[in-house]
Amino acid sequence: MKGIQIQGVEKSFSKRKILQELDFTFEAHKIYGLLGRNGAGKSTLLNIITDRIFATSGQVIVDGEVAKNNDAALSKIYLSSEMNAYPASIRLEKIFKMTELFYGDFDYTLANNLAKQFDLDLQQKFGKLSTGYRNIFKFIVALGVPAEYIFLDEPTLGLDANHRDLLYQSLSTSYIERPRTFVIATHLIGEVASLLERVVVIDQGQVIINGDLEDVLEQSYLISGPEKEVSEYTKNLNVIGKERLGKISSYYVYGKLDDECFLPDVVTIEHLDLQQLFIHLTNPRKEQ
Ligand SMILES: Nc1ncnc2c1ncn2[C@@H]1O[C@H](COP(=O)(O)OP(=O)(O)OP(=O)(O)O)[C@@H](O)[C@H]1O
Repeated sequence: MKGIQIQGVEKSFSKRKILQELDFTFEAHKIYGLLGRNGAGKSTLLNIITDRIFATSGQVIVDGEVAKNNDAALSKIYLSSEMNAYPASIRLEKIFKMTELFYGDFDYTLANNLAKQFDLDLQQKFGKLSTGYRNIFKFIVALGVPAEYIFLDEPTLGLDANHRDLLYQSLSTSYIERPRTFVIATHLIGEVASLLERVVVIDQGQVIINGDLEDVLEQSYLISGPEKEVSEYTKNLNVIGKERLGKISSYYVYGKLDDECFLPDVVTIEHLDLQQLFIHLTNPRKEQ
């Protein structure tokens, strides 16, 4: 089976459980957003998938093969993260060559084009790059490797708005030209949302959403109006948050609406965007 299956993966550091029995699949040829609040366990999960750290229990299956200690399976995965630190004195061009030694056929044409677009001089040494350019460079490397599953852990850290825009466009173009799986762990939900096909949200060590972005947003609602009518209309719904401004109450709902329930004229229903949904799903203070 194509894709990366996470089977019963748990991770504890000392006695603290960070990930609790995760069971889900990253399907092949999709762009995923991996979302979670600070400390939710996103990087931990990515490090387990790529065998950089071990799960306390469970396993990762890549295209039907157990990934642990399996070079063939692991060569299909590439993780670009804070941990990819190259020696300071190495020139960027040389890093492309080093990457090719590990991963095979590096896409020099794409990497050179991207370097031009980002105005990055490949004769420079890695240690001389600014924080933003280090991350731009790592992104270019990630797009150049032939791996089928590319994990990008906060790829836009330190990038200015123009460069973030260029990064999203480059990723989208590269994906169209050579479909593969991208998993982007990011906090810039509003910016990345238009790129995503699927979304995985981790909260309190568990996957609380895993679905097509369109389907997820289709069942995310903001229901507003006078408190009495709104609370009556939503009484059987999955309310994930509430706000009150003067006489208007706003209830955030995730899930199906009740078609049988009468909708008073004074109550309005709108869809949420991904960032609003995320904030309310992962906010421990549900009522304000
Ligand atoms: N090597 C480690 N030893 C002990 N605790 C760790 C270790 N690595 C991560 N943790 C803890 O695991 C939790 C999850 O960390 P992780 O970096 O995976 O979260 P994250 O979702 O990527 O967060 P952020 O968005 O803030 O980068 C945090 O509480 C972190 O302190």
